Amino acid sequence: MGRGKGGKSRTQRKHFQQNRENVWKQPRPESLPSTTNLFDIQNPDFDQYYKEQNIVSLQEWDSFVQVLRTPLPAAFRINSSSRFHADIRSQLENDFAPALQAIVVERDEENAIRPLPWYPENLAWHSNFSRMQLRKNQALRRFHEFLKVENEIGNITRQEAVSMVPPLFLDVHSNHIVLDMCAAPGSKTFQLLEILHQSTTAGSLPDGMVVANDLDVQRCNLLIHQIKRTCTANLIVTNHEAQHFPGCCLNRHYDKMGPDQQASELLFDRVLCDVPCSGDGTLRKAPDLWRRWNTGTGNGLHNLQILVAMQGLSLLKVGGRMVYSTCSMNPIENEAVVAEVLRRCGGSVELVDVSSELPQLIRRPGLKRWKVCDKGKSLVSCKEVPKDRRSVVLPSMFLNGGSYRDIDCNRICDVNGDSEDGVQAVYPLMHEFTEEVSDFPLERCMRLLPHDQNSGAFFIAVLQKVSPLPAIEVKTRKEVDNQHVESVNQCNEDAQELQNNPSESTHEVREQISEDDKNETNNADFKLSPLIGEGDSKEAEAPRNVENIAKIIPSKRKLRIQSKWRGVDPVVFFKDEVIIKNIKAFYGIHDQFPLDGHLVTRNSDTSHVKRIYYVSKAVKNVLELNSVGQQLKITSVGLKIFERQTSREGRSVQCAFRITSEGLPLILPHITKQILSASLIDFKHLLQYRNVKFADFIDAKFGEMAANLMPGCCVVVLGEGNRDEAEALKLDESSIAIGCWKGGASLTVMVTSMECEELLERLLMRSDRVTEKGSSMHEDELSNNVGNVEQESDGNSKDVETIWC
Ligand SMILES: C[S@@+](CC[C@H](N)C(=O)[O-])C[C@H]1O[C@@H](n2cnc3c(N)ncnc32)[C@H](O)[C@@H]1O
Repeated sequence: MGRGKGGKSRTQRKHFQQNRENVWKQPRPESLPSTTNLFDIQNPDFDQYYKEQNIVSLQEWDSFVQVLRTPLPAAFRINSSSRFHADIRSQLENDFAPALQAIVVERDEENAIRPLPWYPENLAWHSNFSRMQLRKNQALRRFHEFLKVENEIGNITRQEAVSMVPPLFLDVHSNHIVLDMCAAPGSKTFQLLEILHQSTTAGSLPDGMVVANDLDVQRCNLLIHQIKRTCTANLIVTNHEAQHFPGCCLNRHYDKMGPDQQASELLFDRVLCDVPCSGDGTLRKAPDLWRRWNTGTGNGLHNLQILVAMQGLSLLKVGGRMVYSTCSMNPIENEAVVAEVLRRCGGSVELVDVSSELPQLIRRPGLKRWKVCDKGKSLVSCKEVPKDRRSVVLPSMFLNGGSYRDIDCNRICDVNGDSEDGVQAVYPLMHEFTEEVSDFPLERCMRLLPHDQNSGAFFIAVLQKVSPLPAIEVKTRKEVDNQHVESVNQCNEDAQELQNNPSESTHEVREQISEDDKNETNNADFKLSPLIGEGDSKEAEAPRNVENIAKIIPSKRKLRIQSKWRGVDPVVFFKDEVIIKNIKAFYGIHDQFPLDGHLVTRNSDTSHVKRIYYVSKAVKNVLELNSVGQQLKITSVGLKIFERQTSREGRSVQCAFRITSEGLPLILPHITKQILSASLIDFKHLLQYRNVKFADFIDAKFGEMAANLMPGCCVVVLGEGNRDEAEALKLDESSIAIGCWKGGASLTVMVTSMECEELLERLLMRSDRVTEKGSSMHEDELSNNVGNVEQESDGNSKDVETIWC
């Protein structure tokens, strides 16, 4: 499964796909009859291991396991970027909550659905029903249908409650450059983008951006699909091994830079390090894990997790925050990783005490002591690890870290890790193995357990970089990487052995580590991070100018990069002035909406461009600087804003590019032509019939004005009717608009029927709400009040969004 398998992800990590967020892909366990209840499967290794780890007290054990053996209740998030987020929240609070409560009262259960108390603005909800119950229970059908449709449309996202927590501790601001290192399928990236966009007004973009990375191309595609719903121009999706995420360049004032000016290394304000893990925190969602669980999985991932976290910290700005998280309960993947990272960073990184943040979230402190287990044996210190297991059971797993070299050579090191012979040790030498608890304030880590708030399990640690990371000798780094390779090899051998003895399976570990890991770990070329950097690898390297960046990459490496990325479409700035001028003129786009330099395509033959993407200023800067060396392997970038449209009208259409659904919220306030305002009744008419002849509009003047538009793409805004001058349309965040096509005799709506139905229903609900408020308004009057109703509902006009279906 090495490199060169035709554009496929280099490491197909089957077990990740079975864990975590994508349990929808759960395969049926082969060896079990279909009638077996997966929740009943016993795994004595699991019980023994976690009892020894004391993750809960022995008195609590039964209730812990009992909850772990019940299906996970459904949870979901209202997307705050959704046009209707306030309506949906109100529907949940005032309609579904009381209706469902009536059902559960009969069954003597509590809290049918409720907002998660720790999630801001009642935007995340817990339902006491598992997915199975929702699917099978007639009484719950309407709620289930609601969840399905809103999820499909993008107004809500189903997400495990505990998985929503890490982004909330990242403290993201709208101007932050954020790296999501292991991002697919993108639930947390979605949250990060929502936070970034939170305070932007219609037609504007935040200064910050998110780089969402994942090793698995197919999972990257899932992420891209999911994120499309946020309509963001502030995202780059990349496809790298997170532990080798390349150094990039950035200058926030790139616009004003001359050719000789310096570009600085791209460091991130925030890093989310939601690493691949054994995933036993998802047992309630993926009960098949009961059968597959073994200690080898966590042990096999430990080193990769450290490498990813170290790379994240090296790419983090001084003063920046990184959140390390897993959905595993295993201390080897959690506290042991955090302890090792703190050890390697030698005081330049601190564990943040976040006990006062999200006070309503029930959490437990991180463990201060744990045990290492290998092949059913508990090991107290790395002294006890037999030589042939040393590549699998690493010193960093133990409370006090250390290195086998120290045991073997018995060299004396000072506190800085310098040995007598002047060679720096891999890590500071182990203390005596008598200490019983870790020296680090690991109690600041957070453990979320299933029986505390009826959820899955999660682990979260918040880290802050307080100074540049210490330089580590490159030889030592190679050694660290080699250790990873050895561990991989040993895991492969273990897997082989386990084919004969399946009771202690570590096969997932084997799948998880790629051939590439083996090949690449010895390459210390062109890495800016101290973990795998060159020479003395000072973290704050000298700034580079654009030309130097290209020179830095050795040509061999460049070739490798290019061939490695074969099959990935290039990112090309779209600069065809004729087309850009044509688009601008056709839609009357204001000059203050910058197009120059903000448009990109994925087609190097720019004469055959089909889709044009809009990128925010921050994304543009990163692209401009990084395209030089092609450091970033970009899977997706920007917001699809224009798409070539062929039509029956053929050449009579003056602009071949239509505005896309995703692109309209951004461009709507900036267009002055091909835009009409319809009364509520005609707007509904359009949604209902999807194709309406000019003569059939209720408002004859509107029909006339539609007939007078240029053939091609146009926009219909819900308003007072009879208005076509953009100034008179008074577009703002409350505007509701749909994309249409003006043909020879009719207007056709250019959105799916599902979206039309949903929008119709939402408009109906708003009308009902106005009527309920005692107003006996006429429908025409209602159209003027659509925006006002929402503002009344929460008194906050920023919550009201432009609507584009
Ligand atoms: C726990 S999941 C991430 C979930 C994601 N943060 C979310 O909230 O939707 C871990 C992800 O790491 C990816 N992965 C595994 N090894 C990786 C590596 N070496 N570098 C980057 N991503 C990796 C997997 O493909 C998987 O999508």
